[in-house]
Amino acid sequence: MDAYDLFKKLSYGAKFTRRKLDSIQKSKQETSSVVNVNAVKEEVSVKPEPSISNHEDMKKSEVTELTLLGSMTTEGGILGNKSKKKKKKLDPEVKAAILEQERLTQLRKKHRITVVGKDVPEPVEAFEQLKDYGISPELIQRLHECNYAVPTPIQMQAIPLMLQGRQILACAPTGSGKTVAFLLPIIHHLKGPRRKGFRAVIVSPTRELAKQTYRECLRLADCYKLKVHIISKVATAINKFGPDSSQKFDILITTPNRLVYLLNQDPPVISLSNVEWLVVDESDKLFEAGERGFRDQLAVIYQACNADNIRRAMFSATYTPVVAKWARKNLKKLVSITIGHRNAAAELVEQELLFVGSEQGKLVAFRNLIKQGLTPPVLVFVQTKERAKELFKELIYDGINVDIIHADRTQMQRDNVVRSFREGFIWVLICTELMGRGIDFKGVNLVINYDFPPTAISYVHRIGRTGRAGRPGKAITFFTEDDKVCLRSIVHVMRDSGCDVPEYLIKLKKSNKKARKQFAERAPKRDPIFKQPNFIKSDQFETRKRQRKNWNKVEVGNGTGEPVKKKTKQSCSKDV
Ligand SMILES: Nc1ncnc2c1ncn2[C@@H]1O[C@H](COP(=O)(O)OP(=O)(O)OP(=O)(O)O)[C@@H](O)[C@H]1O
Repeated sequence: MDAYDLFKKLSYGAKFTRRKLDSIQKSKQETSSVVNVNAVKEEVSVKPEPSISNHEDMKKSEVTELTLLGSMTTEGGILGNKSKKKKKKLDPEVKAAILEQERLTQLRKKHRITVVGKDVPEPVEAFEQLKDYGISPELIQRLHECNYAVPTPIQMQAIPLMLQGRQILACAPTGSGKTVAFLLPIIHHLKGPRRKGFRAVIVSPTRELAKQTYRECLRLADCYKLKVHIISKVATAINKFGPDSSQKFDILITTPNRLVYLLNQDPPVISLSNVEWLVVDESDKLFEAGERGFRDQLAVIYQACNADNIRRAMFSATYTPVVAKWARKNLKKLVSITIGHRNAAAELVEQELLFVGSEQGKLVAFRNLIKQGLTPPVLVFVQTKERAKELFKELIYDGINVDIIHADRTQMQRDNVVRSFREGFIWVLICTELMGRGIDFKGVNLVINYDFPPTAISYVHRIGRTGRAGRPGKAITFFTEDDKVCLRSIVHVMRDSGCDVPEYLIKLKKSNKKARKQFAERAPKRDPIFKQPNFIKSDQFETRKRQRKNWNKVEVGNGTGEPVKKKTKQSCSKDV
């Protein structure tokens, strides 16, 4: 027995700090070198004992092995090499289960799918695999006719889960195909018309998004002859529905305000008691409380969907703890799905921050971009409808096809603007937060955040209007001193999505929580978009002012030719 062995025996059970371990290790090395020297001298081969740290490593690897094998236990615990030799051969069934689990883990890793929940089915890599869930060949054919060749990652995992009737909370990047992910299982589930009244409800935060989902639903549900309805005017809905006439519909797509208005009539003009699936699209937005959110309305809708077999699914590109907490508490056997990193910007969007100095600097920067050559279609975000109108009045002189969309415009005007933009008649569309979420304009090349987004979440959604369905896009965000409160969080989103951000921006100090909250809730007061600069002579300025005044008299955003109507009291739209 050498000095080291003696020390080990004497110190059995004692705990050592790192420094002590190092010194023991050192002394052990010294001792073993003595042993080795002696061994060489005696020409006896001595197998070196594992060092303390090696022993620790070994322990660790065995623990890891135990964890990976899950419920399996090894006889005798951690016993080193001897026990390894004795270890029983794995039962072929257990071995197959382990290999299968490993395969699924690799598959999810490949598609950046993270799931939390029990008994989660395998992601499907081809729509044809959905036949195993009873999806009809016609529906699969329909998907192919819509040019959906293979499922996107969120579709791979969410569709089989919903087909099994599981409640889900899904978070997947903007433009990654969430709409099909919830429409397809619902359409399959409802099979065909039943005349039982609404059996599925999809709630969206804006009319534009509801309309878009409605169109997509019509496209897919066509082969099952399901009756899909969207509430566009509450007044007509009151006459149209009545408890009897709403029987003929199967799927309802709506904004929360409209639906709540109908539910709150005495007696209610719509019944949701047969609803089997409730989908909340842009769930984090609908869960927001206060003036801009819909939490209260959502509560009314939940209460109205009172069937025993009701199932709920929540989808968004962004995740907030409020929604997750609610879902965990209220949804039985919930499965959470996340694709990629939570709250990350879409990968195919090239992002740029541009310091423009002042409000006037924004207009100069915008005109510079036009000079350099903008490739339409372009979406320009401003913080209020007043500023949208102001910017519009400036840009109509610049010889580009520009229009605006905001909550003050009539539904018809809004529809016409959206259609004209989709068809390429409008090159630059000025919009408010109203268009920030969910809207799928194919091929938007550039998003300009003329006014800084109120939160990082809003930033992710706004710039997600480009870089959709595998196409690349670009986003430029103007900023001034007034925006420094929220700058840091957006810089971090950019950095996390791999964009080059100057070091000084990354090192920005965190602004205080109250200031951030205030910035998020109330847009900062800004100078007017156009102010007479010193270098413009006052007579020129007066001419411009007169021109702008005339535009006020004509029609703001005359892309549609429709007069602007005052909002009726009955209208349920939100002012954005
Ligand atoms: N499997 C698919 N293959 C190809 N394109 C698809 C597929 N699924 C959906 N798309 C297309 O991808 C685009 C974006 O889909 P969708 O609007 O559902 O995105 P999203 O994830 O809901 O985005 P957002 O978070 O912005 O609302 C749409 O144009 C849609 O037609």
